[in-house]
Amino acid sequence: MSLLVKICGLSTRETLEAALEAGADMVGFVFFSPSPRHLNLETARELGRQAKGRATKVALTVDADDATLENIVETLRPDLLQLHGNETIARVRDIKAKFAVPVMKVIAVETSADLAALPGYADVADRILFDARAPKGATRPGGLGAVFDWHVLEKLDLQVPFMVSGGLSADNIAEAVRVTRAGGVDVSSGVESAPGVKDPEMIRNFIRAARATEELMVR
Ligand SMILES: O=C(O)c1ccccc1NCC(=O)[C@H](O)[C@H](O)COP(=O)(O)O
Repeated sequence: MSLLVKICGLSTRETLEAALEAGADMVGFVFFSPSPRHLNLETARELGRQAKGRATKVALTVDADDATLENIVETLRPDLLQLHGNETIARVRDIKAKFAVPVMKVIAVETSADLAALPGYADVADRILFDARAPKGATRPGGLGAVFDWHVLEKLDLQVPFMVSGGLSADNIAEAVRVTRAGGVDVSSGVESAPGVKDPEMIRNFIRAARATEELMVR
């Protein structure tokens, strides 16, 4: 069984190339101005052309309005919209209908109570991404390098594909996949030398560790 690998928060040609050459299945681009990984539309257009046809292009937004999503869809031409805010089930359905791009809804996890709305989101989203819930007062809802208790997902029976993220690195990816049985992994901080500064060697190591984990996966 293959394990999808997403490298998120890419913002330069060099590090995007490193992720593509290392075999990332998905490359994530952040459109959230408080983030050190935030992309302007012109850079997004450039990186989108570089990644076209080589990996799934993921546009990450947080409670974005239609005009913002329209601009992102026009310039990046994403293959997947990652909704990382408090988007309701109705808003997810609305975005899918308006933009005709598959949607991955992020569920912020701290305790099992955070899974209560999951069935409704699984009905409308194409994919689910589980991420660590950001602490109160955080400047952003993700990309914080924090893990959550993966055992919360241990008994999950989800009818849509799901990925796990939050504080992943080459060192803990095997355990995260063993416990959650996720079909994909997503990383940002764990492949950076500093917030927003992706490290090509760390990217390569993470993807190598993910491929090694694939070998251990028994479905
Ligand atoms: O990466 C960001 O700066 C970011 C900003 C606002 C919302 C979400 C953000 N990242 C979302 C991602 O998909 C990250 O890859 C995910 O949260 C895992 O991040 P990390 O724990 O740093 O690996």
